[in-house]
Amino acid sequence: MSGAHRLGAARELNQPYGGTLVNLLVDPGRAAELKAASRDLASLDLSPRQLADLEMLATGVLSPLTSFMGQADYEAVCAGMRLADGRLWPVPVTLDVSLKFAESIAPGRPIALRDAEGTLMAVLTVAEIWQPDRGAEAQCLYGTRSFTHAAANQLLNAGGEACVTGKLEVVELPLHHDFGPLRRTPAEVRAQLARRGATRVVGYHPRHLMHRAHVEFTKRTAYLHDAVLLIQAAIGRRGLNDADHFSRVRALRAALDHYSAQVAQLNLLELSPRHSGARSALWHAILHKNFGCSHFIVEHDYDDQGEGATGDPLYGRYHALDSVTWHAQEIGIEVVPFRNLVLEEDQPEKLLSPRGASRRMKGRIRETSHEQHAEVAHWFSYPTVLEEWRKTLRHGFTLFFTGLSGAGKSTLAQVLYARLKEQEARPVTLLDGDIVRKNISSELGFSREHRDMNVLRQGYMASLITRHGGIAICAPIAPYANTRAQVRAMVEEDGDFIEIYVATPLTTCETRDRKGLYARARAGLIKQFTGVSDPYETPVNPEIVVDTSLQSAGEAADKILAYLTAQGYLGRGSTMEAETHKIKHEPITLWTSDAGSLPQTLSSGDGASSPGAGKRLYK
Ligand SMILES: Nc1ncnc2c1ncn2[C@@H]1O[C@H](COP(=O)(O)OS(=O)(=O)O)[C@@H](OP(=O)(O)O)[C@H]1O
Ligand SMILES: Nc1ncnc2c1ncn2[C@@H]1O[C@H](COP(=O)(O)OP(=O)(O)O)[C@@H](O)[C@H]1O
Repeated sequence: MSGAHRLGAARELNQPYGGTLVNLLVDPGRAAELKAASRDLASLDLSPRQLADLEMLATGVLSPLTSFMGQADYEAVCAGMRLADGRLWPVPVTLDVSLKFAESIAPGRPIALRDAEGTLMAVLTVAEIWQPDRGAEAQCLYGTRSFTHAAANQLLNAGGEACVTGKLEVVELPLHHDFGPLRRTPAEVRAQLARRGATRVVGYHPRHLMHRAHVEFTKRTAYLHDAVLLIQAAIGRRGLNDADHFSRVRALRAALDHYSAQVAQLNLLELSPRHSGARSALWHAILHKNFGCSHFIVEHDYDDQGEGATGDPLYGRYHALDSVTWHAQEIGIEVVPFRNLVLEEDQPEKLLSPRGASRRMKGRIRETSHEQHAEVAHWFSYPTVLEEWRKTLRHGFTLFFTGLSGAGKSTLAQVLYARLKEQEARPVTLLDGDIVRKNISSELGFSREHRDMNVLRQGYMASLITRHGGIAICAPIAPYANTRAQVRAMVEEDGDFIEIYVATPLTTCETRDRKGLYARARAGLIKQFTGVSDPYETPVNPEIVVDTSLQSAGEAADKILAYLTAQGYLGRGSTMEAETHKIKHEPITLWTSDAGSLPQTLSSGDGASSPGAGKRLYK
């Protein structure tokens, strides 16, 4: 395609970005020295995200970076997608710490970086302590500072206020007990590819799962470029709203069965997704070059997490493709645009558009009926892939009610609890506000600090329930927007967060005065009473708003259940029809090569149910 960089007939694997593959692991002698010295050092326990970044830095996946970024690189990357020395680099890689920790360290002093169990992973000799501008970063990366954008919210609320950088010496890599043989470093993958005599390698970074369209397209791409296919799945601190990586990897392994072993290999990357559209695509192109890839496939709507309130894509459909194409020569990789595939047959609406299809799939797989899975499997995916994926249906979420005292939060939470228990196999847990206060927040009062601690504790419990596939229902007043955003960020690490603003007006709550608290507050007998003598910050963008002065408890519960069903959290109600309609009328790029000239063996692994075998893919 025009503007794409062509590498020509390579005799060896593509060079790492910047020319040298970085390796930050020190030799055993130095490791022993650092371990001995670390006993007296200030210690930082790394979050899963930071640990993943450390691993990527250590093994050269992020070459040419040799440490977490300093302020100059950070600002240059945010503003112009370049390091301070001018090299293209699209996303920040920073080590954030609390202000308290930042104040306890000083330039020139080493600090110990440890995992959650306290094992020494690395020693960082501090060169610079600085403060990031997370608002500006969110604006540059996502084009929004809105809390409704989950990645922006994570950035704004889940990180420390300061950053630190310096010389990084890695003592050992994090231990992974899962999928060991599939987790290879760039050096190991390069050695494998070299042993196979591969010089042309197509990199593919599946956004989610791989269904027929993905397998067919990548297979054909490898064939047309006479290349090996390297499928690299990012499984670091996992994607927002993603299922657990175990199911995803099992489903990817099932898809791999549809290639011959000579054509494709799967590798797992402990990479934390950034969800920043074109920047992510550029970043992944660079990372794949570090693994030796000569080509990189760019899908539509690349790593676009969408706009929180509507779910619509944030960036242009071809933004990522244009951006990677524009920079391909500078990176030193050839771009392969993902093309949509169309299934010939008597049902032309059955387009295999990867995004449309996977969105449709999302709606589908949350449905409970077995037959519907079977119907989808026939034309869209492979039974084995769907079977693995189906095991993840137990997706957890948190319903978080917020509103004034007497607004109806507890009443609605109880109705929802009962209605969900009637229809759900998943465990449903009601974290009743009073019980939480009595059992885990009994020492707390109603100052801002204490309310925040109380709400965050409740949020933490909800995040654990959500992580394990359960449904948590919380109903605190939670008067502060920032604290609610922190709880959202915590829960969205593991599942979905649905904020329900119970917007019953103060006058109604006060008239109800179920516990006589308003009267006492008005009489000055209770200090800092929410709505009377203490603030309540109205939610700006909750998923649902109900007002129990206008709706009965049953009506409000119906509205919430309707939302959960329409969004695919419960039972039926996927937007299948709407999606089909949308796909039909979207301008699409069809597969334009002559499918007839492709060898039949490309689809040989698919058996009779393959579109290639039974239904011919056409242009
Ligand atoms: N000062 C003051 N302000 C607000 N509420 C007060 C206060 N003192 C006691 N109560 C009672 O405590 C309940 C609110 O507790 P929460 O844990 O939900 O509050 S918070 O989220 O920590 O702000 C709240 O219960 P609900 O009426 O169920 O909301 C009140 O009954
Ligand atoms: N439509 C309604 N929805 C919920 N509660 C209602 C409604 N109409 C009246 N109420 C009454 O309002 C009170 C709300 O109290 P509660 O649910 O404990 O609120 P909160 O937990 O927000 O303090 C209850 O006494 C409830 O019976």
